Amino acid sequence: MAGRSGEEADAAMAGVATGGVEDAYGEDRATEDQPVTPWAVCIASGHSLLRDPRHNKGLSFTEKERDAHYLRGLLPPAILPQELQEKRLLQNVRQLEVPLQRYMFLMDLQERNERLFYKLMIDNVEELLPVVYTPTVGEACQKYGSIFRRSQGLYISLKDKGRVLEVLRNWPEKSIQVIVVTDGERILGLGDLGCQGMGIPVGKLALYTALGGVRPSACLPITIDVGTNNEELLNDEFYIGLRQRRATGQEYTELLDEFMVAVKQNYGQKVLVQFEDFANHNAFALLDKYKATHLVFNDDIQGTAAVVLAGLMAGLKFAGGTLADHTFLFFGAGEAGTGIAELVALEISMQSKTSQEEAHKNIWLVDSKGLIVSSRKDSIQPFKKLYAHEHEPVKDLLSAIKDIKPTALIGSAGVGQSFTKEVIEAMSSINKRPIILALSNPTSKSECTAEQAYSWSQVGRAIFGSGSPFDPVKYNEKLFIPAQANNAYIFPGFGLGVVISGAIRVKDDMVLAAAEALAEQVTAEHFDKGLIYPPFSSIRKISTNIAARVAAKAYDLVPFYGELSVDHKGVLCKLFTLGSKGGRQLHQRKATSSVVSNEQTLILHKGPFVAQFREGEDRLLGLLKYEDNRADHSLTRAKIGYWVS
Ligand SMILES: NC(=O)C1=CN([C@@H]2O[C@H](COP(=O)(O)OP(=O)(O)OC[C@H]3O[C@@H](n4cnc5c(N)ncnc54)[C@H](OP(=O)(O)O)[C@@H]3O)[C@@H](O)[C@H]2O)C=CC1
Ligand SMILES: CC(=O)C(=O)O
Ligand SMILES: [Mg+2]
Repeated sequence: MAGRSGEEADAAMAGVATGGVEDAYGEDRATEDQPVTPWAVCIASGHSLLRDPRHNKGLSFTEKERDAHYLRGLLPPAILPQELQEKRLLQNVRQLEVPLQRYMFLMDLQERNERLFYKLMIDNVEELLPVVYTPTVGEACQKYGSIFRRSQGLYISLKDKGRVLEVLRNWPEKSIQVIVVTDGERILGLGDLGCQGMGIPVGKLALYTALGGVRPSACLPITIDVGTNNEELLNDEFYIGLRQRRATGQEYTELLDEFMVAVKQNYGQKVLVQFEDFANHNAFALLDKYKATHLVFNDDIQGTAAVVLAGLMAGLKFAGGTLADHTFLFFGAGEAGTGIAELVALEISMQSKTSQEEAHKNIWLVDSKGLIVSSRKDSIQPFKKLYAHEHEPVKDLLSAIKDIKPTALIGSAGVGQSFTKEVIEAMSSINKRPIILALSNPTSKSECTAEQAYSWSQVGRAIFGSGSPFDPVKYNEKLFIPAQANNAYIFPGFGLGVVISGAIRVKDDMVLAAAEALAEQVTAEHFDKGLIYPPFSSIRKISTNIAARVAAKAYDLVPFYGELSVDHKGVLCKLFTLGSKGGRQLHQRKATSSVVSNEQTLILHKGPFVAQFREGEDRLLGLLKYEDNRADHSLTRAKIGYWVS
């Protein structure tokens, strides 16, 4: 070891190669000049390297790399730069006319050459998003068993009860930052697809990387298989999941609980768990239960809420008025519908300084049994009760529109073609610019098409957005570009912001911050074209701005940054807010023994002491265990770690 720097020696001891630039994940340390040597780190070489999607570069391996990694002869002699490979692949995808074939082509590429897959996605996001994501991913999930090739993601089934941690440890990557998990019970608007819902976490996480820039190795797609009630799948010989009806009650709860505990145990408290496409009878309860103990986010409830609120805010920015001037009618009162309603009410109450109850008065919901009114209060799920206003029972949407006279109609019932000509005409007779959002996915479940929204609202008066994409529509010589109101605008940037901030809880204010950041990126030029979101072509920039805002908000919400100074006179404790605007000092305390302050519950025990700070019940506590072993008691400082009780 003579002649080595301490750092090199440490690296050698840890079994990693020196040289090159090591990134935050401990990957990418090698350079072309200083390749990782097989005896320093166990990496694939030769034939195995070509089969390893994370490192395979296909024909782009240089001469030097081919020598260093034992690839000579395993590849044809030509060296193609990545750009040329990308061009070739794009031509290949375009030749495939069947969307499902395109999906399979792209999934194969992801499993073969991950970097090339993401380069292709990033450079052609508007064209390829509908393949990897809605609508095609819906069909892929329906046929997942038949098209199954190489397994993607991690499956945790009822059979793994008692061994979930063990299963998690089989996943090859250790530095996980985002998990997207489903139990497959409400896949888009297609219902219960059981274990075949895996296409959704895989697709969402592909977007985390392509749209948000989170590294693929930090993303973990998980499907929890508790069975399925889908008879067709249970009778399908190619079905990939447990062939049993769904577990419910205690059996379900215990598996989910074991999973959530294992996630924290294996990856720590800073891993973001995104719940996706759970049925609403579990989704609300899971979010409610784990938001107090884990870093969790429900994309269907919170992500959708943020994207719709952003669209509304952007629309108002150009059309004038405030949210409180509007009357909202939701067709569909589940995760998406009530999630949006709640966030809109929160924003209204903040803008107009009224209570949320007051804000709820302008929000009406329709579910499968009709308008939600006070006489139904005893028979509806808790998340609908806030909207059960005084009104006669109304059975159908058209009558509800005529009665309520909404300015905005927001569909998330998963019922295709439910915004009929009469519905859109009624909205247009009440409003000069009716807001019509057809959020249901995939395209077959969309409440109406873009063309219908524009043509039935005469001279294209509708401000329209849809969950799945529609092509631009030419109407009366004017080109309308329909907005895609999809949570894909939010979750990649939101998740990135959460993980870079090191937050350990998701707060509503962070979701609001994401919505504001998205809305701010809509320009008058976009709005003139009919868009209430900026185009997906700039999604990387959009996501970055959202992430920055969310991370800043996370810091704003952390109440304390603490500094302890110890000298012979005693202990000086200073508390600061950590806000993005530089923070301000909250407290300065001198103590020689325990201190308790009621203003902000500051507890300071002496030697070796613990400082503990609390602000409100669900807020952060700062905790420091300090071992004072310095004889002279000269000034010693320490930062306080964060933790939530
Ligand atoms: N664009 C986007 O970003 C997103 C889109 N979505 C889409 O929204 C749809 C719904 O998702 P989600 O809210 O999670 O699902 P839920 O199952 O939680 O909610 C569906 C709601 O629709 C109601 N409904 C069902 N049938 C009818 C009907 N015939 N008439 C009126 N209401 C009806 C249900 O009524 P009841 O309560 O009585 O059963 C329920 O309130 C899906 O298609 C999904 O793909 C979801 C998330 C994001
Ligand atoms: C977009 C989405 O999350 C959904 O349709 O469920
Ligand atoms: Mg979803």
